[in-house]
Amino acid sequence: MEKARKIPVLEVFGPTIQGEGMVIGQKTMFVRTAGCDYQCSWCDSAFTWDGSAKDEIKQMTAEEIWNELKEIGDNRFNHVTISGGNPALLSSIGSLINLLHEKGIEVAVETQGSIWKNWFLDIDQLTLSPKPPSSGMETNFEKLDEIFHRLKQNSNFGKEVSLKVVVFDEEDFQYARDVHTRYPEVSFFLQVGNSDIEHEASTKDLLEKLEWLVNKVVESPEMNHARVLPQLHTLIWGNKRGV
Ligand SMILES: C[S@@+](CC[C@H](N)C(=O)[O-])C[C@H]1O[C@@H](n2cnc3c(N)ncnc32)[C@H](O)[C@@H]1O
Ligand SMILES: Nc1nc2[nH]cc(C(=O)O)c2c(=O)[nH]1
Ligand code: SF4
Ligand SMILES: [Mg+2]
Repeated sequence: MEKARKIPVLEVFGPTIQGEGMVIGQKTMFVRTAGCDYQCSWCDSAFTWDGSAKDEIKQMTAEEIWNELKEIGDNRFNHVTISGGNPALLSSIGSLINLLHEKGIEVAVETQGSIWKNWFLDIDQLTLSPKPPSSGMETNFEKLDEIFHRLKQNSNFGKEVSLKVVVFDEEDFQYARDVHTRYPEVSFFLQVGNSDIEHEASTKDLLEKLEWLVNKVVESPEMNHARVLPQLHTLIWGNKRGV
């Protein structure tokens, strides 16, 4: 039964570069799953959960996903990023991670830290991205504490884990500071928020926001170990899907 379990997939694309967070710049393929337990006001991938792309969802086995990755990426990749939506809704992702590792592929995951899955322990680069007030979502810190507790309990906490908080405004920055202070031992990234997800993202606007965020970090003694990044893919390709 385990083997044939299906994964709802919305996109398989790449090779491209990871545009965000702890392995920014890394050449990677993306597998984007459907469905999310959140509805962030500014979600740049709302098609994964708002029903607008429901006809594009394919129920795929791990083998089928691997075949598609090979078909489009051929021998030009050795890294796969699983994002969504929230991949942590899906137990069946475990089979995909195992298969990718068998093939010698490194695996990264993007999730918001609202749900634990045992397969988190197998991920080479796990990014947890709790959501600030501007998203309209509320962080369940007990859940997030539990996730870090479970990761730490297992010797593989040595695998790369990071926190990434998107910041749009002062209130979000305060939230980011609180998150970083709560988990001081976890690599911490601040990411510029893209508020123009409906139209074309303006590079000038994004760079101004990056400068604002850099200045906030520079001024803040609690942020001495934080790293600030833009979404590199948005600077290059704007809001285009599949890059
Ligand atoms: C689309 S989400 C999918 C994975 C998971 N649901 C999550 O939120 O972590 C991937 C990343 O994009 C970020 N993101 C989504 N919309 C954004 C926006 N408008 N500006 C900047 N980052 C955004 C999220 O915070 C998350 O770190
Ligand atoms: N190039 C590129 N980098 C990304 N990093 C995180 C992404 C995501 O949507 O999860 C993403 C994406 O969609 N494209
Ligand atoms: S948690 Fe991630 S995928 Fe879900 S709504 Fe928020 S940004 Fe979008
Ligand atoms: Mg994205």
